[in-house]
Amino acid sequence: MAPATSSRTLTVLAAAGIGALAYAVYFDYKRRTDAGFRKRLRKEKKKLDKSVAEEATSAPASGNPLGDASVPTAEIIAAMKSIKDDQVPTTPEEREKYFMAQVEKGETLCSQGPDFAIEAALAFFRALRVYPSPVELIMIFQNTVPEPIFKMVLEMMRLDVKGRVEGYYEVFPPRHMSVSTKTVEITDPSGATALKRILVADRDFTAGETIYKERPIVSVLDPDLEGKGSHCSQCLRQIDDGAALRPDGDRLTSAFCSKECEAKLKAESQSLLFGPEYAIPIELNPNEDPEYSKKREDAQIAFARFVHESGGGRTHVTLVARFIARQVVNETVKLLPTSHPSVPTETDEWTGHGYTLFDHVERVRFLELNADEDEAEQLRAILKANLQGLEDFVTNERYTVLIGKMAYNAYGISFAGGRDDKPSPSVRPEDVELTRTPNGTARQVGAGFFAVSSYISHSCDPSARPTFENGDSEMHLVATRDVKAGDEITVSYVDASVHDDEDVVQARYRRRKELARGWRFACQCDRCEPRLNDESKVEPIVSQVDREGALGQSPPVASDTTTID
Ligand SMILES: C[S@@+](CC[C@H](N)C(=O)[O-])C[C@H]1O[C@@H](n2cnc3c(N)ncnc32)[C@H](O)[C@@H]1O
Repeated sequence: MAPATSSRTLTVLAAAGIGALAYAVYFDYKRRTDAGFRKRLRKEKKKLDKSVAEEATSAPASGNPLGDASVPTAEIIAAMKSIKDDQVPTTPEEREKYFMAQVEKGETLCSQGPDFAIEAALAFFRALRVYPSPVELIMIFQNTVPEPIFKMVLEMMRLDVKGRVEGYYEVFPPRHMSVSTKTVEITDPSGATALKRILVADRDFTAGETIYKERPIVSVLDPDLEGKGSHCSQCLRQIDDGAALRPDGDRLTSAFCSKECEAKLKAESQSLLFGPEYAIPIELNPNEDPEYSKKREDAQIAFARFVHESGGGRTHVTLVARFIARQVVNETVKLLPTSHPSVPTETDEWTGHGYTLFDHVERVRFLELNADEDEAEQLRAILKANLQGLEDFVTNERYTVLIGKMAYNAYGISFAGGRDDKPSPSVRPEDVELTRTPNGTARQVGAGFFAVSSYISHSCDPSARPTFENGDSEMHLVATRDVKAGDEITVSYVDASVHDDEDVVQARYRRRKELARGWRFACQCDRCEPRLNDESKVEPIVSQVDREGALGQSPPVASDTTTID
């Protein structure tokens, strides 16, 4: 199967990413600690090997026990349709049983000749779907399953992944948001073309109308406000003096505006990253012992100190940490029976249709940055102290990509024009984090990653404006002018107004400099064209971006061609 398990198949498998990770950790734990489990696995493998060996000796001259049939794609598609609505078991014990039963079934059908080939492949494919390390299992199948059936299994995997990849943009953004994404070709000032995905309106909107509302997948308060008690760490809402709820033992000294916000953030990420209680239920967590709990506390305190002390408002680091924690928790609770108290009763719209939070983040583009390996190490320490094995998810490479995604896509959250008491950054101007916000990053109270709004391109004369008119982190995207169905929706990534202390040319310089520093492109909108005669003097940074693609670093990478693996 060497040619078929190309890097493409492996990338595709790895795209399952953390989806299978929690189960893999559990599975490994069982393999290490449960002798009976190990014995059953070995027995299954032996039986399979034996049956294949017998098949091989009684095979026709071609050496192929099932003849030379090529992979019948139409029949495979039909077979896959028949299992589309299959309920896959959730708890580890049920999955284990299901896995064993499917392998056994595949093995029996294999020995019944070509008429049962597709059914056999389907059984192996089902087993693969619940196996925590599909790549490992594929390697086993390669050596144990007759080649024609093995090829069918690979084809099934290919079709399965293709369906998931292609089906994504049919269900996201959700219909009720009245917007869609669309791929367009763009040409940069040097004449190079590239594809990008933009957001377009599905219907007409009038100026002032709210196009949609969107809650962030993850959000974070600016570090100087975290622990102060003035804003809620979950919804970012301003809290009246003395009204903040402060949970005991929280390493970040976070504050909440309500019990609901406290419970929500604890369940999503706070307990795992900064809380004294274990986020992963004891049924799945063999590490809940005093030694680990001390390690966990130390790791959490170290990370909380880092968040508080980070210069220049390092919100991206906390956004990534919260995202990873949320994904870990989501995937872990899937292993519990639905009646377990840790399993949420409501499904959120970002994890519907079989997609995970990871699917949303994976598809958006990112900046190639040099992420700090110490930060990744701190996150790994926390994950490991929560559940040994989880740290494997945060490779330096994956961490760097996630930081680049947050840097490229996070929106600044501010209320009523924003605040004016944010401390000046203590890092070099080129290292200052920028978030998309028409008020300017310096006026935000925090930042959020919004799955749909990530697709919106910039214009200095935008058709929409992100507002937070409820006074919390829910974005209301408001049309700044009439928008027709099919029109592209744009926002200004930066403060595009002309301040009292600057003229039009200075304002233009300021916004183009921020666009170049934060997003590495030279805007070509009507307000930026025609270009000024002596651009190199007026806008050295923009010119440098035009020349080099970025500030001495690589140009952005299109997400359509990337996966975080
Ligand atoms: C966060 S992505 C925006 C999402 C965008 N729809 C996409 O997928 O390309 C930001 C990047 O989109 C591109 N971009 C956005 N607005 C642009 C504009 N007005 N002119 C040129 N490139 C733009 C730049 O490459 C920028 O770094």
